[in-house]
Amino acid sequence: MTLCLHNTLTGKIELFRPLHPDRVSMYVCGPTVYDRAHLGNFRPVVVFDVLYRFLKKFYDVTYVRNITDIDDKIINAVRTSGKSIGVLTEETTRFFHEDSQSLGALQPTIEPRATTHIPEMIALIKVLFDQGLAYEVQEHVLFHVPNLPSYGELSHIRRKDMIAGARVEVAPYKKDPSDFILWKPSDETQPGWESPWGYGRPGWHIECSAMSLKHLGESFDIHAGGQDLIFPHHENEIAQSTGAHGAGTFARYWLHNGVLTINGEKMSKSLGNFITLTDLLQKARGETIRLALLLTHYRQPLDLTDETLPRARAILNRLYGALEDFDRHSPALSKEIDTQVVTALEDDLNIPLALSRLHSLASEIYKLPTGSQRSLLQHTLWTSGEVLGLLQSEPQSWLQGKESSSQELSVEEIEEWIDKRTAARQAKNFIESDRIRDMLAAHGVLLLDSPASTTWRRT
Ligand SMILES: Nc1ncnc2c1ncn2[C@@H]1O[C@H](COP(=O)(O)OP(=O)(O)OP(=O)(O)O)[C@@H](O)[C@H]1O
Ligand SMILES: [Zn+2]
Repeated sequence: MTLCLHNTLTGKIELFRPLHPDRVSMYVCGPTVYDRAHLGNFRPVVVFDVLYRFLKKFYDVTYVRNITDIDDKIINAVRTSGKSIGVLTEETTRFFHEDSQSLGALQPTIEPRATTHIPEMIALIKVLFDQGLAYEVQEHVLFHVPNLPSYGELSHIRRKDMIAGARVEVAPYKKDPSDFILWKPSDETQPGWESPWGYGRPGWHIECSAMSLKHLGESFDIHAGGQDLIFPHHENEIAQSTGAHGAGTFARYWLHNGVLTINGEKMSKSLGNFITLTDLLQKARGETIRLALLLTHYRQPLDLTDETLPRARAILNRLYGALEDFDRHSPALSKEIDTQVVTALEDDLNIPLALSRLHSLASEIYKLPTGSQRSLLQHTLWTSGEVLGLLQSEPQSWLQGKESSSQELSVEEIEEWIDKRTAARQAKNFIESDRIRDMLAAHGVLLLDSPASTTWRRT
């Protein structure tokens, strides 16, 4: 395979060559488990699930995604929820697993939890002391950034600008404003572990450096996460890991998904503009939401609007419609993924292009009568859908299944859309008018055109 991936480290699309010809190691930063994850948190889950599925077709893949179960956000949530940290993190982890499963995401090969890797973190911090990169002050251990000249190679932010841009007040004990925490003290009300620097807990960044080292070694192939993690989290991970093991170690390809925005603003817990998956699953099936997260190229921002889910639903209806008479148990005529789908994914995971190829395959299937040619294409559509984590439900049950959002469009909304469609038709913008018709159909609203007017009924 000739997979090309955009590497944040170089800012270029590069040919992917794993360290071992037949194995790939990949680490994705996982959730901090203190609350229900929001839809934005699932963009990396779904995007890198496609990467995992695709790589698995060609390589033996070890996919590690951590669970951050010790963090100040968790400690604060424990205080407000009244639950113990164990109960809170376990419950949140379970929700995360359920939600990921409903989006059709495969379980990673290994899912390490931070709290079971404290000795590894302590050992790594000791190495940083040996390398002259860490210091202890007022029970805190900090990484001394000026001692690592390569710092900033991922985010390409100059140290001067980082300091100027720092929003938080710089703690007085820091030797340099850009130094960051490796270990900090805990009081008796906070979770903590004994360490050479007293009773305390790790900083967030050291968690990922220690867990990736334990499960993937000093050097591995891919490290991924959301773009919001490039600085400081990933920059600091690089500083710790290369600081301990030498330049040229650690992750070789850095992949970052664009953020999910809502009305142009990053969806995030701190801004309060988030939608949980649980809420969204009341309106749409997991597969529809999965597709909605894949409709935009993974590096671009993805803006969630009222049209996103209906559009995803209409696409799935069309694709499943082409599989309506498909017998997945029939002797396989083809187990191959469509070559154009492979080519699209090889091009920095161009999932929207792969989807448009699935659309064309469906169009060809619709034109064919029952027979071996039709079955062959249906097989190709089905196996190609699988690499995107789509089209694996029974087509009949998908097509008969209802999504409750069809109830959601009010009469006023429907009429507003019909007016927009009429205007589009008058402007001869048939792409737009068809899109509105398909979107309404996905909402269970059927349009009936007559020369004089358009009427509608719910299906
Ligand atoms: N709006 C978003 N769009 C895409 N990815 C996101 C978004 N928000 C978070 N992520 C990603 O989700 C993963 C988990 O992030 P993290 O646990 O830091 O989120 P969080 O604690 O919910 O923070 P917040 O919601 O305040 O950003 C990371 O890979 C992060 O990049
Ligand atoms: Zn991380």
